[in-house]
Amino acid sequence: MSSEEHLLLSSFIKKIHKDLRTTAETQGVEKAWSNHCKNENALQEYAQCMKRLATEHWDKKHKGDIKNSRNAWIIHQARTYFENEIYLAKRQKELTKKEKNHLMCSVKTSQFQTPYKLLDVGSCYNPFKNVENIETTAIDIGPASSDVYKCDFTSLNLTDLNEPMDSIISKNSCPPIQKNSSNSVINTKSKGGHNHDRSYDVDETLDCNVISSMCKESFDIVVFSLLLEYMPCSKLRFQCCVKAYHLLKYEGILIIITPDSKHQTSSNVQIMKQWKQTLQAIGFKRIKYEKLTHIHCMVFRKSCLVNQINEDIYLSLGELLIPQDSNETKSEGVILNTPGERGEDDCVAQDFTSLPSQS
Ligand SMILES: C[S@@+](CC[C@H](N)C(=O)[O-])C[C@H]1O[C@@H](n2cnc3c(N)ncnc32)[C@H](O)[C@@H]1O
Repeated sequence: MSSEEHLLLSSFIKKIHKDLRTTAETQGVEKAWSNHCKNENALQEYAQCMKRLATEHWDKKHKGDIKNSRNAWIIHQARTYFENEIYLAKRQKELTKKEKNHLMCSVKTSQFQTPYKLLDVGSCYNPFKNVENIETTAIDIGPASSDVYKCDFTSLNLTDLNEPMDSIISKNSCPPIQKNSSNSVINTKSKGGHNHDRSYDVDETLDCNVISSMCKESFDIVVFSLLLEYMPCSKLRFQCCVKAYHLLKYEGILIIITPDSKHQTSSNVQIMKQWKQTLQAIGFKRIKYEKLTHIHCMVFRKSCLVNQINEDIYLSLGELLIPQDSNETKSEGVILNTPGERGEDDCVAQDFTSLPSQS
């Protein structure tokens, strides 16, 4: 991928994030989010840009490298958690301790069996679809491929019943990306055509299923990879974490990847500490934190069983802030390194937080 194309794609992505945050400030989060989710052309264009950037630029160089690829890190951590003897012994020990002390949490053991059930929220292009021993359900407000369910996680209904998935799925055809739109980053033409007026093909229409409800406690793993910073406010992020909590089985894990373009020493450590506290208040325990070059990678285990999570938790300490909440303008104008010189994590962080805005 040329650096020109890379710049174009990542600037578009960053602009969508920024516009959403600006609209949320002026119109209110609810209205801005609702309008955003209805803007099929923008969602589809974002999806194709993101897929292209991730698969052709970020993921290609570092496939399988757990120190440089967020997807490899995620799978490695999931396997380690469910299969590594040390983790298993640790979990068993904690369980016994809790039972002994009659803690407030009602303890019940859950059986994890392969294939592990993974929910990838904000999946975009379904990067975990062919992973051995993992059965992935991929959802996104703007799917980039037809094996991703169309779903807004913030308005997903949770059911108690063991309702079969099929009954809550309906068909949806995402509209084609608007041709010759003046704002369009992607030049559209019919698939396989010979007019080389764009750098890659996109599907003209995407036939994807829509999902509106899911059963509580039906997943072993929930993944939020570069999802939370898409949300224009802290409360929406908090609600997503609460939802993930309910969807996980007891002792299941929530894996969060979030970008940070600062260097290790001056990284947003305080912000990550705050996330840890908030998630702890929900009922998660952070069991792994790793700062790769420019992303924070975290694994949280569902460690308590609570029926209802009090919204007061959010009011008292529940902020899930990101640097862009406060320093939107500061991040503009940062000079971009040559994309070819950067590692994947570096690219991810730069593409999300430090690219000059197009506007
Ligand atoms: C930055 S992309 C990350 C894609 C992929 N997870 C990765 O790591 O490469 C964020 C994705 O989250 C999706 N998304 C944002 N909010 C969502 C929501 N409430 N429900 C479902 N998907 C959402 C966006 O459409 C977008 O595809």
